[in-house]
Amino acid sequence: MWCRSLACLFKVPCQLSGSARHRSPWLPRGRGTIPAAVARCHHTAPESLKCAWQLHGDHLELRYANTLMRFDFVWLRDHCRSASCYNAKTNQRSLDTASVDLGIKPKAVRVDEARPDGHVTRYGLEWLVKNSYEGQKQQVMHPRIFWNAEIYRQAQVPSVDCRSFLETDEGLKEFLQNFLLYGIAFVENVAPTKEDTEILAERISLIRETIYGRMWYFTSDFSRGDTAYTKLALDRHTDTTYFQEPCGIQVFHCLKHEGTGGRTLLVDGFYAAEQVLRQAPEQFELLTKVPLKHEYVENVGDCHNHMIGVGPVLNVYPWNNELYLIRYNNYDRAVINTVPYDVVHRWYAAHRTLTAELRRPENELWVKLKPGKALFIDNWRVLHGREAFTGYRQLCGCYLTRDDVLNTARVLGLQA
Ligand SMILES: C[N+](C)(C)CCCC[C@H](N)C(=O)O
Ligand SMILES: O=C(O)CCC(=O)C(=O)O
Ligand SMILES: [Fe+2]
Repeated sequence: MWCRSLACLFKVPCQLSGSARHRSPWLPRGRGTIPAAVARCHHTAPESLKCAWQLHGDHLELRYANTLMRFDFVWLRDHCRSASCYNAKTNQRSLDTASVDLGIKPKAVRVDEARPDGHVTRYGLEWLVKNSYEGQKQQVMHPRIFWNAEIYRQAQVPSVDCRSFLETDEGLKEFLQNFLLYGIAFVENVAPTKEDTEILAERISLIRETIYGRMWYFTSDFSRGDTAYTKLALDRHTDTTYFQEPCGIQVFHCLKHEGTGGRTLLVDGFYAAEQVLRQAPEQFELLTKVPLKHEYVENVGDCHNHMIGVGPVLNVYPWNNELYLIRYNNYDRAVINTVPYDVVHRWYAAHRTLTAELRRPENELWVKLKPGKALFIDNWRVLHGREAFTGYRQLCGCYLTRDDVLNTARVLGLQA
């Protein structure tokens, strides 16, 4: 109904690309245009959709849909969607932003009742709310359900059947929706081979090849210089913390286990971090600010590797404080030499608070992986570990590139 738009008239020097198109169909002092300085308008619309704006010296203030927004003039010019500034076929900017005068200012502003008709620096009001800083601040990028063992069990998240996952969009979508909400998801009735696990992985993403290979197979033979290749217990952790960009998703499929123990532990790192934020916001903040190194040094057989990744334990989007990555691996954490002594002490206290939350028994979800049931873990969110075991145990799996999993989800219409 209220597809109104805001139009800004910029005086663009003629030598700029597409400048002529920026001569608006309405002229600065023409009829129907409110001179910029007086700038204010109201319409008979539902209260929440009333629009008011004011042009200040260095920004435009707009109130719409219960949101007070402030727009920088260069930002406005930069986001012009006219044909000469933006290619709607490729969804790419054509405007050379570096050629915009940093002192640019609209000569006039007005609100139109019509839909944007593809010319001038005109923005749908809904588009502005959605894309303004203030609008983004009110939203989450990734809708999620943080969980402890009880919450996860109560939710009774179903495993998706392998055939439906591979052959139908609905099956795939259901799987991805579970994965996005909880950071873990299972596929059932998978043939227990490495090849079949690879087919699953390729359904949602590209496989991320690493120093461990593309599809890996592992057992307790210490073929690599890492505790994963033993029978020992592994406390909760995320993997590849020693990469500048830790692997996004980890896939596990247990192909065989003749013995005892070996259950898998899963803990929602964001649930734990959220508890830290509630109890001790200053500790949460420290964990988001202090950069640390994680390191993988391997010299076993022919394998010689030295990886270093740098970043804080908790990573949040700065505009809304939303968590997007937890880097937590006490085995692989390197010498701390990036933090002065007084900060380091406070950091240890904060790390302790987080660890206590991660270790609460009620936050632990224990599952026994069995042949046929593949587990996908969001390695940026959910920590995994394992119980010590006896006997022969063989796991296969791979890492996935995160962007490509999210890409698949978005193409299916999910918010990711
Ligand atoms: C999964 N796979 C067995 C291939 C590798 C294990 C890597 C273990 C390493 N400590 C880390 O946490 O990153
Ligand atoms: O053996 C397991 O269940 C998991 C080991 C592990 O943490 C890993 O491979 O990343
Ligand atoms: Fe691991």
